[in-house]
Amino acid sequence: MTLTLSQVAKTFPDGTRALNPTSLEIAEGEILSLLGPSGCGKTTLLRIIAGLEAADAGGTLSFNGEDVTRLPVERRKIGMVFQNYALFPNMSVRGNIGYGLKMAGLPRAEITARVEEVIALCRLQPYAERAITALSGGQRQRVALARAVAPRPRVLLLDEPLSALDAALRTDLRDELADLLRAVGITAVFVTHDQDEAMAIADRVAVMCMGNVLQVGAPEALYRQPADAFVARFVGNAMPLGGEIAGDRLLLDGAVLPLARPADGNTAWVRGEDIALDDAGPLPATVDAVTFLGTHYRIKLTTTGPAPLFALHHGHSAPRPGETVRLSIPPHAILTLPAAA
Ligand SMILES: Nc1ncnc2c1ncn2[C@@H]1O[C@H](COP(=O)(O)OP(=O)(O)OP(=O)(O)O)[C@@H](O)[C@H]1O
Repeated sequence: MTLTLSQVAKTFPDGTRALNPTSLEIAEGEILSLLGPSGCGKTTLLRIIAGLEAADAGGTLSFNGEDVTRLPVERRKIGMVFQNYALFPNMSVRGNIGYGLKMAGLPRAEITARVEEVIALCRLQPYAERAITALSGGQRQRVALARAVAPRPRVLLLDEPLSALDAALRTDLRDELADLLRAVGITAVFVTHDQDEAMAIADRVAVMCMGNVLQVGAPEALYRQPADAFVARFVGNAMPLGGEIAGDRLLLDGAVLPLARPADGNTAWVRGEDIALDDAGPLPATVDAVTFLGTHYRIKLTTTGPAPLFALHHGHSAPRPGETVRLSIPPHAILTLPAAA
């Protein structure tokens, strides 16, 4: 199912403009993540797709070319997975998964067959008769997904489905969720404020800020060619270098860094993985703090720039706080971007 949004906007009755006119196309079987900080409008957009919120006049939403803008939620044939899963605790796994099919009045044999099919797809066979209260967080997540896809919805909407889990489990389950969504093969829209989650699960990510979709693209494209400084900060934690761009050089207080190409009028940004400790490097810095993180050190550095830089250092040892070091940044790793709006 292809999902098309054309100039969809939302102003709440109190005047809050939660979503500016937004146009997006989500391809059949594609998993799109809406990524952005709290309050940027991602839940509002998801609720408009669901039919839980009406879009402002002028916008249209269509499923495979059929205009569903005015269709009520119960007739849109969508599946939803919420933060807290909203499972029925006193029902078995099978009971939860079959619930929507029973409500839809499907024949018993058809319900049984579909429930078994979805149980197998979501690898829930060992737990089919268990009560929800006897399942782990990850197993509950799979049941919620199985229940949502059992009635064969046209699109699956997921609202921060991993946020109720602790950090270690979240990492395991985001990979599992990515696998399951692809196994189910459904068009899906996934809301998160966690960049790692968005990148791990989605085919494409829509980065949102203050009611606007700033950029839509595959995770690698967003990381390598962010459209502006907000996207670069939000996807991959780019940090401002300050200074002034003059043609193909970045002029900093006390250092000149070469750029890959001329970029006048822009601002310069760098990511932690691209900053190297290098005795022959052009940029002097003072070490403020060093954190050992197993695979690498995170080194907080002060330069003449507007904000501290955090370098990810993969060496076997690191300088100590208070030491003066020199840094180099390869020209292609200096992002030259329009300042955020
Ligand atoms: N019913 C409402 N009435 C007025 N304003 C609302 C309403 N619902 C949401 N808003 C406002 O609209 C804006 C977008 O909210 P939304 O819930 O879509 O953001 P979000 O990106 O999903 O944030 P979060 O990650 O915190 O859920 C916010 O400023 C919010 O306060």
